[in-house]
Amino acid sequence: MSVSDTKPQPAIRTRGVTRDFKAGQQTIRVLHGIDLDVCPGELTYLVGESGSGKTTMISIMCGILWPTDGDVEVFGTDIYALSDNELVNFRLQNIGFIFQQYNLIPSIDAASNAAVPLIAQGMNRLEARERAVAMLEKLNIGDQAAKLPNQLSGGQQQRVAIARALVHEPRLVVCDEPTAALDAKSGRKVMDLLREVGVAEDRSVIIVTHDNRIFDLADRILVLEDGRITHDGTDMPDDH
Ligand SMILES: Nc1ncnc2c1ncn2[C@@H]1O[C@H](COP(=O)(O)OP(=O)(O)OP(=O)(O)O)[C@@H](O)[C@H]1O
Repeated sequence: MSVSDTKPQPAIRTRGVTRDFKAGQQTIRVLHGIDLDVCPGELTYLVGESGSGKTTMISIMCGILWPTDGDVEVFGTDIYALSDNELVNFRLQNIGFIFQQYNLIPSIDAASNAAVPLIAQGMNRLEARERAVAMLEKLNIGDQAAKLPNQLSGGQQQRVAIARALVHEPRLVVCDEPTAALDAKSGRKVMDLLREVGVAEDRSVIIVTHDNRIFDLADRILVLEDGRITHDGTDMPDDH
C-alpha cells in the first residue's frame, strides 16, 4: 500500500473555488480559485481582514452558498452535485453551523432551540430535549434551558447556538466568530468544548475568527487575503 492510500479522506476538499458577486453593472470576484484540504482531527482557523472572503468561503464549504466555479467535497461527497433535497439532508446529518447571527427561534425556549437538529432528524421530542439540555449543561447554561431567547444575554444566546450546532455530533462544525461575544475565560471554554465534541479522527472543526486570545488553540491557521490563501501553518504569520 502506498503512503497516499493511507492518507485519511479530507473533511473538506476544495479545488478551484471561485465566487463572484454582482455589484450594479460590475462583477466582483471575491474568491480566486481556492484549493484547500481541511483534515479531520484538526481544529482549523480561517483568519483574515474584514472583506477578505472568509464568510463567503465557509458558506461555500458547508453547502449554503454555491461557488461560481470549482468543486467542493465534504467527506468525499461532491456537495454541489447533490439535488436540493439531498443537500439539505446531507447538511442535516453532517454539518453543524454557528453563525454570527445566532438565528434562534424567538418563540421557543433555549432547550427547544438547541434540540432543533435532532427533531429535524426525526428523534422524539422528549429524548431530543434531554440531549439538548445535557449539551446546554456542558456549556454552563443548563439553568437557562426553559428561557426564551429574548430572556437571555448575548453570550447566553450564543451558547444556545453553539449547543444547537453540536447537539447532533456532526462530522463537520463550521463557526463564524464563536468567541466574539464572550469574555476570555468563557471563550476558551467554548473552544475546549468545540475541540472535545467536534474534533476526532473522523471529525473536524473550522473556525473564522479575529480573536487573538485563542490563536494558540488552533492546530492549523489559514490566512485569507483578498480571496486568496496567503498563509497555511500551525501559527499566525509574524506580520499579523
Ligand atoms: N451577497 C453579496 N453580494 C455582494 N457582495 C458580497 C455579498 N457577500 C459578500 N460580498 C462581498 O464579498 C467580500 C467578502 O465578504 P465576506 O463577508 O466573505 O468577508 P469576510 O472576510 O467574512 O468579512 P468580515 O470579517 O467583515 O465578516 C466583501 O467585499 C463583501 O462586500
